[in-house]
Amino acid sequence: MLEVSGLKKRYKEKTVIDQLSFQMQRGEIVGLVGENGAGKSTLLQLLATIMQPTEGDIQLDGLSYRNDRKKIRRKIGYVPQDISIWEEFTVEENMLFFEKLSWKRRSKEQCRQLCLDMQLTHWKESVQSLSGGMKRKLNLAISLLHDPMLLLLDEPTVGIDLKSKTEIGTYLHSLAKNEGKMIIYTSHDMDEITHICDHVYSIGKDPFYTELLKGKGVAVEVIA
Ligand SMILES: Nc1ncnc2c1ncn2[C@@H]1O[C@H](COP(=O)(O)OP(=O)(O)OP(=O)(O)O)[C@@H](O)[C@H]1O
Repeated sequence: MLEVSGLKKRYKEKTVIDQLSFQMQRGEIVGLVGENGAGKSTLLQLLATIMQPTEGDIQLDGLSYRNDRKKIRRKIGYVPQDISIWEEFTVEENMLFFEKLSWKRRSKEQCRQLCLDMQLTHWKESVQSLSGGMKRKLNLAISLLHDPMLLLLDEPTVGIDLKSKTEIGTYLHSLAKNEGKMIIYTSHDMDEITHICDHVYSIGKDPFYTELLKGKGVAVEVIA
């Protein structure tokens, strides 16, 4: 279970997140919406332990972010907006390189299977020659090497075609429902959010996305 209580983040004089609270259970997918600059990436970075909150606490599986950061990091997979993989390496070389840095040992076959599970079949191809969708899949596969319980994805489907989007969505759904992972992801694609997520949370002051989704009959909770 993930519990976020009274979270606040201030950059110098600017308060980006204020009094944000929510809970989620294993097996759930949460979609995070809000206008540009609403604080979605900031929230994911706080949840990924990359930044410290100004106030408030987060607990994952009974562990507090204040006291157990090292243990918590082993349970988190984080994919930032920018793709961060070795362009000049093949898919195989990337997977084997990041496996060496991972908390958990995986065989070459297991690494390959992780890619195949999301229809990433270009094992021997250089990343440079892959489409944007394939690169995003590889980034996602790398984040799963240590079998995290909480997966934080910052716009994982931005700029990719509908087929790859659908494959990633189907895969995320199976990760949550079959493996009990908790997934939080941001997107500006409201159809995708509506289709994949169990809950949609809106942050920021602009009611645009909240109204848009309510108009489609989707329940949205404003959390900050
Ligand atoms: N390291 C930082 N220092 C100062 N201000 C920051 C920092 N990171 C983000 N901000 C500011 O905090 C606000 C929220 O940024 P954030 O990237 O979290 O928003 P976002 O909702 O993810 O936006 P987008 O949809 O454009 O990705 C913005 O006004 C941004 O300029």
